[in-house]
Amino acid sequence: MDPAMTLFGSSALDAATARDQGPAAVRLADVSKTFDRTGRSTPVLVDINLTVAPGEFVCLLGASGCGKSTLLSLIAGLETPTQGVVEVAGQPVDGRGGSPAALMFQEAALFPWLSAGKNVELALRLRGVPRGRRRAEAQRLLRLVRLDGAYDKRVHQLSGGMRQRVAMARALAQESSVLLMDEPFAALDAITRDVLHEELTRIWTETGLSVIFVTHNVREAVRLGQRVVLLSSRPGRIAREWRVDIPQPRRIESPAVAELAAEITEHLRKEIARHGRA
Ligand SMILES: Nc1ncnc2c1ncn2[C@@H]1O[C@H](COP(=O)(O)OP(=O)(O)OP(=O)(O)O)[C@@H](O)[C@H]1O
Repeated sequence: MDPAMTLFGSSALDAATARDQGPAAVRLADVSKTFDRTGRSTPVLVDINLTVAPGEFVCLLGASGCGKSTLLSLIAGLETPTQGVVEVAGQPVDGRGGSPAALMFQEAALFPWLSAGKNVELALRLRGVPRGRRRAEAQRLLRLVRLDGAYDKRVHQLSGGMRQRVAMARALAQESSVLLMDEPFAALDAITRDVLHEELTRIWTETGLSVIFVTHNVREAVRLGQRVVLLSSRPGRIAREWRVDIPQPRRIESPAVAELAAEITEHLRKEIARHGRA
């Protein structure tokens, strides 16, 4: 069976096919990035060609320091490529913060003096949503991440998992078609992470967002992604990629996830061994 069919149902699949006819959600063409540090040029990414379709969920894996976060920064417009072109939704990203992609990190990075709701409202304000509509919209987004009733809660009253939910609501408030996630669940305990995997899969299915998700956890990549892309050790190049044809909902402990994760881990180990560091 076509796994996309199991996940979306046929009408959503038609919509996804229609979306596929538009520009790619993200396109990197012949992208390289070199940092100049203390007079020395260090190539971090080399010849990256990556296209993410609208609504696609791609996980990025690779050894520590291979350039995964740099790749997200290029797509987010926080860094400029040394060579090549980065496009989001068909528009070139110029490295001056001008990217329509939303970004989420391991740290929720919420403003502690604001309530959960006001943290989300801040993103709505930056998007230009009129004051009178912000509260209702923030409440809708908090409901979407299953934080109904948390609008007035202060950051210190929220658990780590709840903070990441607020961060997700805040990212969704940008109404971007692309969500970039840099190890967003790495600091959470296994049970909370498991719950957030389910939530993210549900939100992704409901919203049709394209997601690029960076992780060190191979099982997490296979649990979430439709495609897993492995970067080589520095300088990062695309070493290999896998389509994940396991129907959603997936369980991180399922034999199918474990089997593919074991195969990918084998390749990741070789990449890490090439540079002798974890
Ligand atoms: N602004 C910068 N200036 C100079 N060097 C940088 C800069 N940003 C990243 N680097 C270097 O680029 C390399 C890749 O960093 P990056 O954070 O992208 O790797 P990563 O794969 O995300 O690592 P990790 O998995 O450990 O988070 C590192 O050696 C890092 O020190």
